[in-house]
Amino acid sequence: MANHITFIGAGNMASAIIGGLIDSGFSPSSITATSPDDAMLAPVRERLGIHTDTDNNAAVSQADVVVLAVKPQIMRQVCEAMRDSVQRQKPLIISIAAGLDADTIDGWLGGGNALVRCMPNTPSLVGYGASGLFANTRVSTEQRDIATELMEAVGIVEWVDDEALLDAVTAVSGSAPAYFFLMFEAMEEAGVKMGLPAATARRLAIQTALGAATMAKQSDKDPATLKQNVMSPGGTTEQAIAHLEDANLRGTMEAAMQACAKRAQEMAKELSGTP
Ligand SMILES: NC(=O)C1=CN([C@@H]2O[C@H](COP(=O)(O)OP(=O)(O)OC[C@H]3O[C@@H](n4cnc5c(N)ncnc54)[C@H](OP(=O)(O)O)[C@@H]3O)[C@@H](O)[C@H]2O)C=CC1
Ligand SMILES: O=C(O)[C@@H]1CCC=N1
Repeated sequence: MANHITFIGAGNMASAIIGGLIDSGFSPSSITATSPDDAMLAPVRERLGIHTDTDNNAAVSQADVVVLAVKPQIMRQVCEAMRDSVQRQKPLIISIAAGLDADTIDGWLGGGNALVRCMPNTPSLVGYGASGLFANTRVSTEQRDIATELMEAVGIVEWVDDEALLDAVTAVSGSAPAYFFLMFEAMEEAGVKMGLPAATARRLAIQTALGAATMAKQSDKDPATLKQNVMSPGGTTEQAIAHLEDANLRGTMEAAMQACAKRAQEMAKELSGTP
């Protein structure tokens, strides 16, 4: 495992991973998170007991793993400002930014870096993360194991050999918690229209999703069979499913996920300066 991990950026995704790491037994004293604004860091420091720093270069100089967790739009400026300390320290770099490819980030950091691209998701906070990982050719077997161990501490890990597939991972898991939260909103709103108190509808919808996900994960039956098992012939569920199929839920999901992946590709072009 890594001796010291520095997170550059302490926002939503970094906090989720850090929280999950600590819950899984990783020592807070081995983690540093940075932000230019100490007021942003104070709650993370107090809640999680980790080190914090407003100076990215100082934080890099103590780390054997550096997780880049700033918005893609400021990644270039952040990386270029850390270039010298990264070149001196040569840590394993793990970028969680959507879109930005490994070579681009490596170039901003001066080149020659062992770099893993990771697409995590926010359920990492509660140990149910799902991360896709890609390693550049400089990543050693030991560093690959470190990246796996780190992200497995907060959920499941799938490695991809083709970097372009990380855009599909973004569509399937990185952005996907939001799809389910939207579904919860919609089910709560519909439940309320049908007379249920909002809190009751929300609780039932969320527990049902948890139950369905747990069943799908544990069962040897595929999702289509599990769905069929709920659909009594001539009963209620087949009416609901017929509506969803008629409304082209599958096509809508595919279009949404294609739009997600396409945006990752656009961001890569816009931010790397590739025409
Ligand atoms: N949110 C998600 O579900 C997922 C996000 N990602 C990726 O994670 C990355 C972070 O996203 P997210 O956590 O949502 O974004 P946030 O805006 O929540 O976090 C980014 C953090 O970086 C801080 N920051 C800004 N400038 C610097 C700097 N110079 N040095 C250090 N920190 C700085 C920001 O501080 P301040 O607010 O003070 O500007 C902010 O706290 C993105 O690249 C995104 O693509 C990947 C998968 C899922
Ligand atoms: O919406 C975004 O761009 C980030 C990346 C994946 C999830 N959130």
